[in-house]
Amino acid sequence: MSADRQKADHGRPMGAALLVEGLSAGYDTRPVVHEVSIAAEPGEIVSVVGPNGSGKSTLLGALIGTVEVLGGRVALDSQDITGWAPEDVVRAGVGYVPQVDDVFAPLTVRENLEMGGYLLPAREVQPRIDYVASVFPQLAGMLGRRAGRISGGERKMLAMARAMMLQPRLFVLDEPTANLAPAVANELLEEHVRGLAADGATALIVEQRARAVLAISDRTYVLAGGTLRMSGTPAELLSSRQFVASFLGGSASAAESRPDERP
Ligand SMILES: Nc1ncnc2c1ncn2[C@@H]1O[C@H](COP(=O)(O)OP(=O)(O)OP(=O)(O)O)[C@@H](O)[C@H]1O
Repeated sequence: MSADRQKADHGRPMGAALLVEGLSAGYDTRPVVHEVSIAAEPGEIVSVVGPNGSGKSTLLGALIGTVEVLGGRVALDSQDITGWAPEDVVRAGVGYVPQVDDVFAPLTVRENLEMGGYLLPAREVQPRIDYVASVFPQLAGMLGRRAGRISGGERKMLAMARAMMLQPRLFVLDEPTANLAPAVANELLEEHVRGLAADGATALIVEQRARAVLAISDRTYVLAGGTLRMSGTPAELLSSRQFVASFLGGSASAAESRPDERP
């Protein structure tokens, strides 16, 4: 953790442990995600990878209360939060960064951050903005600019900063690098998602850029057709021929040489 972050931080809570057991979820009682179990220890970065339509966003939606849970349970530390409403999940310490509609485009960067801090006492909002601006220095110089007029990478940083306003113990990120140029995507993952964990928070991240997210993950789960197919450390998955062939689109060395290619 940088000295700046340590100095700016007051009483940051520890990252939460996430336990998902046998979770089924879907739409209109039709399951899309089937009996998925995943775990993240405090401070870990845990990723879920898988092809389009495999149920990644549905899984996250079930965790954060926007998709119906049809079975199983979700616990944050020892607290059962299964099926809680989104605002209660936020109060429990979960910060969600959606794939789309991640910021309010007509509002300024500052107004977006203020909205992110809506549960804070008024006197704590500005110090918290100062803190997140120290974490995302690019945003510090554009607080008065409309969110709709900043770049895609800056916009995703703003979405993360907005979630950070309430000091979540668990960040849930839905494909944060979608539509970002490869270099920007790598910076976001390597610097900012890693930074969340370096700050003590736990992160659950869904990505299609399997290779890039493996590089920052403590453990990765592979979802296909709504069910978990594999899980392991990045080293374990990269040594699996099945994983490389099915989810990285070729040999491990070929995947390494095409770092920006999606599976
Ligand atoms: N609101 C919804 N109502 C009904 N079905 C939905 C809804 N949202 C998603 N689905 C269906 O659920 C399945 C899984 O979609 P989901 O978005 O969870 O996958 P994903 O892995 O996140 O895909 P992507 O990588 O493209 O975002 C798909 O068949 C999709 O059509």
